[in-house]
Formats: sequence, structure tokens, C-alpha cells
Amino acid sequence: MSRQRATAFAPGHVTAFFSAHPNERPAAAGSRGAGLTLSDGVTVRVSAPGERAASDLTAGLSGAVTTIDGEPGTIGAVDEVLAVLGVAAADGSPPNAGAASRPTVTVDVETDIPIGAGFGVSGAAALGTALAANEAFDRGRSENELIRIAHEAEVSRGTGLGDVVAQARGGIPIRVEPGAPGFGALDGVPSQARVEYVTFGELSTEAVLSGDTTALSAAGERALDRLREDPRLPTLMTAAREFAADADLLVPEVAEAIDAVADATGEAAMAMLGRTVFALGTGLSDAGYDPAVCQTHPSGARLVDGEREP
Ligand SMILES: Nc1ncnc2c1ncn2[C@@H]1O[C@H](COP(=O)(O)OP(=O)(O)O)[C@@H](O)[C@H]1O
Ligand SMILES: CC(C)(COP(=O)(O)O)[C@@H](O)C(=O)O
Repeated sequence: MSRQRATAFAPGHVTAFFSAHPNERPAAAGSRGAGLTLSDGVTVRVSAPGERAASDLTAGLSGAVTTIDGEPGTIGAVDEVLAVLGVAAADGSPPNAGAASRPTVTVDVETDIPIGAGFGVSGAAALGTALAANEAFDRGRSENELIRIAHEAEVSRGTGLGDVVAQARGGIPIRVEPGAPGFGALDGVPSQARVEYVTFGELSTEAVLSGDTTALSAAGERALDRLREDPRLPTLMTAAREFAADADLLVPEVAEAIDAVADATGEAAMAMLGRTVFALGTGLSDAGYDPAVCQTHPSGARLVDGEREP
């Protein structure tokens, strides 16, 4: 019998540079590029309604109750994953049309990182939901199948292209070819680092991805060629800065912070797509900022023992 509840962690992912590769099939769509996965990320707890007090079960959108850091909230890619795994409907209607919308599942998302600021929270939440729902409701899918389901959900909702495959891998992923397992191909920079970051606000991923991405993608391809010739972290950071400038995505607060870190002889770049600057080592604190601090994540998204969480 399934346990009816499970918890998964998926790391945050800051994209350093990327090119967009749309495709009619969401599994084949994605991005090429590189970034850092982070020990700061998203913890997703999926449980049957009986696990929660009835008074919590009021926001029954799509047959699922989702909370984000304890507040009712919605992440489209999460709803999509639940629908594909057959544990809730994705179209906003309760699973038993006409019946009082008793949720079939509750999803509690706890995030260490800001939403909408370039950390791939939607991808992490989708991937964590896929891993935890599969375990909680004994869906019998393999890891690659679950990564594909989360990737397809993220791509079809327009909230990301390459975060899910990167978050499944961990480390410092290079997305060599776009798409889910079976379509895409991954490599990585064999390194690890302390990472500091400061967020100045959100940048809509949907808005950038739905616009003309031709110039952005050309800049992303150049950056990727450069990193593949020299797969080292300093090269990734240089390529990221050039990408942000060439793709015309740099925002003033981030540009100022990158310059301040460079003046303090550090390495910083902009997190795509957010008003966020990230730096290696103590780059931002040396430059006088008060950053959040984490590490690159060694191993990627995993089920965790929810009972042991604080
Ligand atoms: N408070 C919030 N601010 C921004 N997005 C939110 C919030 N709550 C839920 N969301 C959802 O989270 C997702 C954020 O996706 P995206 O903009 O790609 O950001 P991220 O870089 O964190 O993945 C969207 O699906 C959005 O609808
Ligand atoms: C850069 C982005 C397209 C969006 O990233 P985020 O805003 O963090 O969802 C990412 O998914 C990628 O393909 O690299």
C-alpha cells in the first residue's frame, strides 16, 4: 500500500546563459546553456487530504490544495504534473465535477529562494511534486519519466526551459542539447563553489520567452561554445556576463552589483531570468552587500525523509 505522503527536495538553479529551442513536443523543447544548481532550493510535501486538518482544505483549485511557504498559492507546472500522474485535474475544475471540491491531494511547497527571480522555483516545485507524488501514490514511474513529466509541465506552462533537467542532475550542469531525458544531453563543469546571491526583484520568464528570442539565443550559443572549449567556473562566469550584455537582459541594479564585485576582484553574474546577482565565494560580501549564502548542490533532486524535517 502507498504511504499517501512523501517529501522531495529539488535544488534551485541559476541559469548563467541560455538559448531557447522551442518544439511542438514539450519533451523535445528546451534550452541549451549552463548554470549552477544550489543547496538552497524547494522542498515539496505531497499528501492525501486526510493528512491535513479539514480547515486547511479550502483552496481546492484543480482538485489540489497548494501552499507556498504556508500561504495558499498556485504554480501552474505543479498542477500539470499532478494531472499527468492522475492525482488531480489541471484545468481548474475539481476532479468530481459538480461535487463539493474535495481536494484529492495537498502540495506544500517550502522555498529557501525567492519566486520569479531566476532560481527556477517553478521547475523545482514541478520536479519535487513529480518525485513526491509518485512515491506517495505509488505511481511506479522511473526517474527519467518523472523528470520528463516535470519538464513537459514547465515548458508547456512557459515558466522555464532547462531548469528541470539541470535540477535533476545537480552540480554545475551544461545543457548540451535541449529537452527531457531521451531528447536532451547534459554535461557539467566538474567543480563546486560557495555561492552568494542578492535579489532585487522579479523578471517575468513568460514575458521574455514569449517574445523574440533570436538575438538572445545567438548570444547563448556563443557563450556555450566558449564554455565547452574551457569547462571551468571562471569561464562560465565570463561567458555569463557577456551573455547578459549581448542579450540586452542586464538590469541596472544587477550591473552595478557585478561591477562592485569585479572592483573587489570577485566573480559575479546575473541569474536568468531574474533581477538577481550571484557570485562565487565571498564576492558579494566583499563588495559590501548582505547576500544569502549557499553552495552548489552536489547531487540533484531527491526524495527526502519528511518526518525528519524541522
Ligand atoms: N508570489 C509569486 N510570485 C511570482 N510567481 C508566483 C508567485 N506565486 C506563485 N507563482 C507562480 O510561480 C511560477 C514562477 O515561475 P517563474 O517566473 O519561471 O519563476 P522562477 O524563476 O522562480 O521559476 C509561476 O508559475 C507563477 O505563476
Ligand atoms: C532561463 C530559463 C528559460 C528560465 O529560468 P527561470 O526564470 O529561473 O524559470 C531557464 O529555464 C533555462 O532554460 O535556462
